[in-house]
Formats: sequence, structure tokens, C-alpha cells
Amino acid sequence: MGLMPIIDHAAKHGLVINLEDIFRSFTFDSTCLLVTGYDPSCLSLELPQVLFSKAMNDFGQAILYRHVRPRSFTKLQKWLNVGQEGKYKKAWKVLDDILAEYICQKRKEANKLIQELVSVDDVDLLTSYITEKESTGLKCDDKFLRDNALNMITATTDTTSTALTWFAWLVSKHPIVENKIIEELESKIPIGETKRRRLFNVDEVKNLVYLHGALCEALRLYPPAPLNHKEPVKPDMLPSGHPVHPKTKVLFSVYSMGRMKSIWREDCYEFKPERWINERGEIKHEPSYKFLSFGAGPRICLGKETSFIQIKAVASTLIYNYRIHVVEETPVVPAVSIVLHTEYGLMTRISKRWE
Ligand code: HEM
Repeated sequence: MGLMPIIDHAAKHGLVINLEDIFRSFTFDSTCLLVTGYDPSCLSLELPQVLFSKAMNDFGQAILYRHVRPRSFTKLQKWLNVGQEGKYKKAWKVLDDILAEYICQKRKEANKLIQELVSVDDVDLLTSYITEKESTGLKCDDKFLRDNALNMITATTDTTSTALTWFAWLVSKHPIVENKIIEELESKIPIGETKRRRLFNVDEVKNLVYLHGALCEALRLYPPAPLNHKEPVKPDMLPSGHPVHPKTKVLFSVYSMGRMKSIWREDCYEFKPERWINERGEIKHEPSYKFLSFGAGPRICLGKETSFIQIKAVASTLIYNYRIHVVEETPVVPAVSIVLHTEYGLMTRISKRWE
């Protein structure tokens, strides 16, 4: 099922829905489709608990604990197969088994395509790895395919849905920003087509300046990957003069850096899309070492541009067609997690702006 039919259904029946879960199921389905060619159909009215998705959550949680607990404690849990490490092992088995099945099926389908000399444009990632093996020279064994599929699903799913969640929440709390986004969207629509239901495509939204600023602001205040770490390959020195040994891991909080007055000025706690617009009304580009939500340097996020486009298309369609009313009884606060999920979800009521 698509995202908009679900939102429409919730609006029509006055349901309270957890938008974070809905975004998560949506990004999970679309990423699985892109990577494996299969739609796990997590996005439906019932939001079924999908084994793969649950395993991904347990997996991420266990990895977070590895970073904050003494190594000896983790080792003991691993040895006894209990606690977070016990969960990790079970989750890994689920992911490994499901992906092995997908890969086996993909190999059969891809071999058929090769034998029948069918052109393989617009196919999923696994099929293109298998069919293009000769030209890329990559060793496409099962482990390579599994690791690449898992890497892509992990990198894409929760980051994108988390960005959408905080963006939707911030916009719903800032009606002036919400109106400016709608005004900007209307300025791109032919006059006779305004004030009625509309879906926006990638070309219509990719150059919107105010929407871009609002999204960057959400990513600055609520970076989906709130912590990052680096280790130098050879002895190095920080600008502060502190030496860093190659075995030293430097952990930094992207979340805190997005809220430092010394980096983002006195108004750093405010949600101000204008921060990202220059005097000429164009997008103001900030260096990636300052705006760290996608990382920086040689390992910067490979999906940065793709995710901007995807989020803009979804966010504009959502904001233009619906009003999001956040349910006040459920606080919206960050959870302690490797990805900046909310602790209690984003519980909302939705109403349509127009038919
Ligand atoms: C709002 C959405 C996203 C955010 C906030 C985000 C953030 C990040 C961050 C912080 C890193 C680590 C960079 C570093 O280590 O310095 C990363 C890596 C990566 N991201 Fe994203 N990401 C997003 C969406 C995506 C999407 C949609 C894709 C795929 C199309 C993607 C693919 C990757 C890959 C492949 C890497 C690993 C790059 C490497 O290690 O060389 N990301 N991302």
C-alpha cells in the first residue's frame, strides 16, 4: 500500500497514527524494493511486525550498547548468549537467513535474464550486481551480496524515516514555517491548479529554496545519526593540539554540535529555515565539517543528494495536502538510540486541507 492512501484513511476516520512508524515502514518497503526487488509490505493499515524490520532494530540497539558498556561486559554477554548480545545473535541469524533466501532467488532470476539476453535496466541492486559481475570485476559471492544489501538497507531506512519524522514534527509546531512552505509550493503550481489535492514529483521540488532550508534546519537540530566516530590511520593532532594515536577512537556528538552557539550563533536552538538562505534568496551552502549530519570527508554519506530529493518529495506532498496535529498527551522527545528515533513515537491526527 502507498503512503498517501494510509494518510487519507487516517484523516477520513479521525484516527490517531504514529507517523514515525508509518515513515519507517514506508522507507523500509521502498529500500527493500530497490535493493532486493521484493516488497516486504510493512506499510499497511495494520502495520504488521515484520521479522526483518524487528531484527534490524534489535541489531542496531545491541551495537549502541557495545559503544557504551565495558568491553568485558559485552564479551561476557556474548559468551553467555544473553542480554543485548543474545538479541544481537538472534537478530543476525534472522537477517542472514532472509537475505540468503533473497539472494538465492535473485541468482535464479538473474541467470534466466542472462540466458534470455534480456536487457537489465531499472533492476534492483542485487540483480545488477549479479548480471554486471563481468564488467565490474567485483567478486559477487553470497557474502558480498549479503553485506552490500544489508549496508544499503541500514544506511537508508531509519535515517530517512527519522529525518521525515523530526521534520514533520518541527513543521507542525511552527505554523509560520508551514505556511511559507505551502506558499513556496503554490508558487510552482499553475494558477488554476492551486488549493486542491496534488502530488509533487522530484523535478517540482528539487530546487525549492525555503523547503531545503527547513529540511536542513531539521537535520541540524535532529541529526538522524546523532553520534559519529573516527580513528586516524596514522598519528595525528587535533586543532586543539591534542595528539591522537591511531588506536584512539574520537567520538563526537553531531547532535550537540548542531546546538552550539559558537558554531551556529546565539539563535542556534531556534528552527529557522532562513539560516540556510543568502541575501540573494539562494540556498546558503554550509561546509560539511560544520553541518555534519551526513558526515564529512572521504566517508561522507553516499546517499546525501538522493535522500534530500526523496524527503522533499514526500514532505511537500504531505504538508501541502494535510495538516498534522500532534497529540499533546504523548511527548515527542529523542530516544537513546544509535539512530535518533523518538522515545514514544510521533502520535498525530491528520486532517485534509482540501479534497
Ligand atoms: C537523511 C538521510 C540520511 C542521513 C542523515 C545519512 C547520514 C549518514 C552518515 C552520518 C554517514 C556516515 C558518514 C561518516 O562516517 O562520516 C552515512 C554513510 C552512508 N550513507 Fe547515509 N544518510 C542518509 C541517507 C542515505 C541514503 C538514502 C543512502 C543510500 C541511497 C545512504 C547511503 C550511505 C552509505 C552507502 C554510507 C557509507 C559511506 C561510506 O562509508 O563510505 N545514506 N550516512
